[in-house]
Amino acid sequence: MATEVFDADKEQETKKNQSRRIQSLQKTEKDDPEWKFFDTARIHVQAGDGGTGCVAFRREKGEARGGPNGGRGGRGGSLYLIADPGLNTLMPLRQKVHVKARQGRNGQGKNRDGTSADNIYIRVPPGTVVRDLKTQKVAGELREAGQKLLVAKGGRGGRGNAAFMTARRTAPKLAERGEPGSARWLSVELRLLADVGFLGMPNAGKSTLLAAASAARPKIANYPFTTIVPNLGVCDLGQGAGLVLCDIPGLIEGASEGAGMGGAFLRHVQRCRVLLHVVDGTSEDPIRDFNIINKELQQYDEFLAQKPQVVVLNKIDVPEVQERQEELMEALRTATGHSRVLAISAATTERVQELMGRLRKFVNVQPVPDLPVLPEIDLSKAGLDYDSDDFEIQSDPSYPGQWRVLGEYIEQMAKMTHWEYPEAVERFGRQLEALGISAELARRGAQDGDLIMIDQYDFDFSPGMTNVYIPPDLLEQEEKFAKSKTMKKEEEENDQTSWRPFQEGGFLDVDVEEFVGFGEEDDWDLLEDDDFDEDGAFVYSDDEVWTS
Ligand SMILES: Nc1nc2c(ncn2[C@@H]2O[C@H](COP(=O)(O)OP(=O)(O)OP(=O)(O)O)[C@@H](O)[C@H]2O)c(=O)[nH]1
Ligand SMILES: [Mg+2]
Repeated sequence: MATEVFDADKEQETKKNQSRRIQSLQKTEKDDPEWKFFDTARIHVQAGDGGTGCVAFRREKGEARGGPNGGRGGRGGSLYLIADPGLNTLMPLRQKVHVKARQGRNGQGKNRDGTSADNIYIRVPPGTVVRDLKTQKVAGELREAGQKLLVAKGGRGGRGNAAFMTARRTAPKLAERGEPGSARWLSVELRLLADVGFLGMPNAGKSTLLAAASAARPKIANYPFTTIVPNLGVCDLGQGAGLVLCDIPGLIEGASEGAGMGGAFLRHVQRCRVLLHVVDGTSEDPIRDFNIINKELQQYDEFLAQKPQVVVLNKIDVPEVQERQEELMEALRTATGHSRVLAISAATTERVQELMGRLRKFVNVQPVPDLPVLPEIDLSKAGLDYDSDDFEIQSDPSYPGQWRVLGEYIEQMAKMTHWEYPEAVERFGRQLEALGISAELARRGAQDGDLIMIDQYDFDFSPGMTNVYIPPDLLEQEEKFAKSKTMKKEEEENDQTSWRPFQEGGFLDVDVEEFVGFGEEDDWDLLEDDDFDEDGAFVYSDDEVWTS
């Protein structure tokens, strides 16, 4: 079947593509010794950034600047893997390594929020296990058709200035940038889906049995470890009934300690419902072989060792084996503790069909195995979702006066800050205080004017004050603007725009009173060039409708 697909592809491919593909396959094989045995792929997923929040103001008759109405940026696209039974290899993933979702659109004036970007779904065959490449931790497994796994979360859109409106601060000139989308390398692996996994000593006749029972043509030779790639074969039992067989190579003495190749393969047969243990009747001591393999299995993987086994004594066409067949069968039944023992000859196919029929029935009554629970990590979180606002402060004695602050939350906040808006900078300063970073820096001996580095941003340390990086002319403007607004003194004193860490509900939940006075109906407008005449004077247009 695999060859058919390959031939069809081949016709369509240009020679150039073909050689490129072969080259890349060769490269992958070399880079990753596991590749040639399993279907694996590495992909880089990059979710879209959130759109930027907008700073805009309403137009008001007789006054150039009305209330803030900058909308929120849209959410960036997320990336999912989705199980599609129509696929049976990870080949497509190896051809497109980088997958990227789009950014959310920016917010606009008139409280128009930017549209969110579409999510992207990457199709993978059922049985695909997803790991974070860096940590090799399992993020999840896609088993059933349509099952989805979020692997990179799109960034949240930044809030527009309308969201920062308070009773006192009626004209906030700040907005957030969108949250950057998550990005990571994934290692994706397809677990083989077989009903029956073969195991046994090298040379026991596993490959011969696979060939006898199915159309698979594995390598067969009279020396140990002929099979180094797991071979799958389907035994056709007629009327649509089939049995998927897997010839597992390399389960040998020492495999659980890493000798041979046993260790690397076995996790791929964890889904087999039944193990078929092939015992070589021509071996000096078949019972000893049988016990060695089971001991190996036990040490390697208890989960596999608990699977029900069917045991066959192979090579009964050989006269010496025939001679002691009864004795060996009896000993095997004793060793196994059950009666699922059969004598066959893979070479002459004697009783192979009977074996397959029995296996089919036996497999049918086995429950679909629950795979062992692998330790899972959660890839569905964006930076701001992490429960921890922990931070770490690093300093190097050879660079006095320089401090690096590390922390998922504060770094993400730094990325979302619009540094060109002084108020946004000020807000970031308050976050440093709220998280206790300023206090901790002071405690560690940071002095006024020290260099503080967060992510790619540098600041001067100025505890209790807003950032000194604000250009003085901007500060002046700010001050004038603030003074021009009539402000109640007590309100001014209460000016503690409380910032709470996100997990306490601070990021998204905007105090209701911050929206006071602005309904859904937007009867204001942004100023545009044609709102002014040649002399720059404001022109009223007729179609302006006032409702309040
Ligand atoms: N006479 C006889 N020889 C057999 C029988 N089954 C397998 N053989 C021979 O035993 C040798 C090993 O067979 P394979 O099928 O390659 O054994 P294997 O278990 O796959 O061995 P590895 O892949 O090395 O682990 C070959 O020479 C086969 O021809 C059998 O039923 N009777
Ligand atoms: Mg073999």
